[in-house]
Amino acid sequence: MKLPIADARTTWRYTAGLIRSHRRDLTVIAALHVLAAFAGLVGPWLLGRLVDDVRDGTTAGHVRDLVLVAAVAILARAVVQKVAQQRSMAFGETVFAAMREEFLDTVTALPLSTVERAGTGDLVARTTNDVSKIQNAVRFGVPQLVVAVVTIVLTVAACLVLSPLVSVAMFVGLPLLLAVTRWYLRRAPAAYQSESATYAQLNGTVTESVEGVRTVDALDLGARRDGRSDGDLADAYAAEMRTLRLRTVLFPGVDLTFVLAPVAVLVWGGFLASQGTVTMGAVTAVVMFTFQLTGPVWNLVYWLDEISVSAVSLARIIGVRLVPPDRTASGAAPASGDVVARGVRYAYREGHDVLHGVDLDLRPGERLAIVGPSGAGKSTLGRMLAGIHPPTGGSVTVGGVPLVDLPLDELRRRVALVTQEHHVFVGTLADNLRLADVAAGDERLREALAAVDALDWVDALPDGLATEVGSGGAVLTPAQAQQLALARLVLLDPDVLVLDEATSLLDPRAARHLERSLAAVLRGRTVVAIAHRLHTAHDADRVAVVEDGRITELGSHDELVTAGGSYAALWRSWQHE
Ligand SMILES: Nc1ncnc2c1ncn2[C@@H]1O[C@H](COP(=O)(O)OP(=O)(O)OP(=O)(O)O)[C@@H](O)[C@H]1O
Repeated sequence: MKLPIADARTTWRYTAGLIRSHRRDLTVIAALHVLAAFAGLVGPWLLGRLVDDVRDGTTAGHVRDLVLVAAVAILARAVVQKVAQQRSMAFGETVFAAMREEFLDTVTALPLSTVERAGTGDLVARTTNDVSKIQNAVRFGVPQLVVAVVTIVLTVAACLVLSPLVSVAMFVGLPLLLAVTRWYLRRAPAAYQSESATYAQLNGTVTESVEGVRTVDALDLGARRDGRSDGDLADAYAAEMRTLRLRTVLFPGVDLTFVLAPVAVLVWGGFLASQGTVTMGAVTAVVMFTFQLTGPVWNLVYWLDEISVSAVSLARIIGVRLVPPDRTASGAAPASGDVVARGVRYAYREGHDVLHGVDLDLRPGERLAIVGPSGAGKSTLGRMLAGIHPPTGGSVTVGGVPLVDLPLDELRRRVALVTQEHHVFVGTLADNLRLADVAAGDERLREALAAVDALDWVDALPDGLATEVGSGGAVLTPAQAQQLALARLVLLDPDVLVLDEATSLLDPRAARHLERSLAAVLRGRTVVAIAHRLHTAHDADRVAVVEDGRITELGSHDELVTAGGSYAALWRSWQHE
């Protein structure tokens, strides 16, 4: 499954909304740029007058006055332009910061199932490549576009006021300019979209190789992974070449119009002046104006190109917002802490149920062990009981309210899933702990660490709780990382814990130590343990046997052994091992 990409209408609606919500800022910026553009018109206009006045005979004093006025206009333009640019930049930063925050909120609220199915590569590409493309467009593109449009409109208007007859020649390159830009803009979005997609693919492959580096090493997959990256690189190269070819038509085409326009004005204006129809001053001014148009027209084309590239990125970013939520908080409050599963079904792929209608009532405070053969659906059931995914059929409720109807923070205070995967985030130890409770003071953090027997090693670190950990920081052992995760659970304080392979990968010495830490966390809570060692089942209050997506036996260890079913067989064979 791929993450969605917004269509042109949705992207435009989003952009229009953005413009509307910043209407006032944009108006002020546009007004300042209009002022600067007006000041920019003064120079060529005065030059035209100067030519006519000199030809007609004038005084040195008059020339000096005109030059003085031109100098003041240039100075005024520089000042206004600086203010306008400062405001534009500040505006760009504000809009971009808001967009980035909104995007981050969207990404962190994505349903886990969507992230798992879509893979991380695409999401990483959207948060990096696409966001930086947008950043450029919002920071510089939008203000530059405003400047370009305002300057072009005012300059053309000034030419027409000065001499419509001479000015017609400046449009000689317009059909070519329009044709080339149109040709380009029609092809650009699709080409840039496929370019972005190839980068997402490359990102995915590289991320996967890095994340799975141990497997790559163990199975000697290096050459194969390299081959795959090479293939992705070749695709990205081909996509880059396609967009480059588009630009090799656009840029020379636009350049040609820039040469054509002033030459045409000069020839046509010269002819008219020789006939005495217009003055030399008017021709000079229009030629100057035409030259002056080159910069803004280039900017317009350049930023239209950049903006069409970033429109693709924007569509990919807005696309993330289109992922439907897998849960909606209904506002209902659970009447009790009882977790009940009724007729629970789940399919990772449509039509392929791995759970076929599971019923289970968790008794408050009990220890329930789930056992069964590999692939029977134990982990899937654990994820349902922890509200990680909404079931595709049936329901899991707490106090009568479906788990997926609870806001996430409330859900996590009710049920939490503990796996062997414990990511240590970049930041301090305290930051890592406060993920569970942002408001917790240092004393609470220390209590939580003490509860899981981790305070000693934390205190032995040079900076204690303020020690930087995660990638680039102090390296924690797997057992320490797991204790950190357990301390987070103490802070989170959920009523129900679902343990899935929580200690299975650790070496036995660490596991024993961790089991003590774990015991401290489990005290007073309802615990569902997906059991890989049967002694966990032996010590539990009840055991549920899952086979082929169904609970086939449920009862205490002794009851199930007496009943002589699958569990009894498992227990016997385990004892003989
Ligand atoms: N992310 C997934 N996408 C598709 N199928 C999956 C996914 N996770 C699990 N399955 C499939 O669902 C079925 C149940 O898997 P599950 O992991 O729940 O079983 P399990 O009893 O916990 O197995 P084990 O003891 O080996 O962990 C298996 O057939 C498995 O291949």
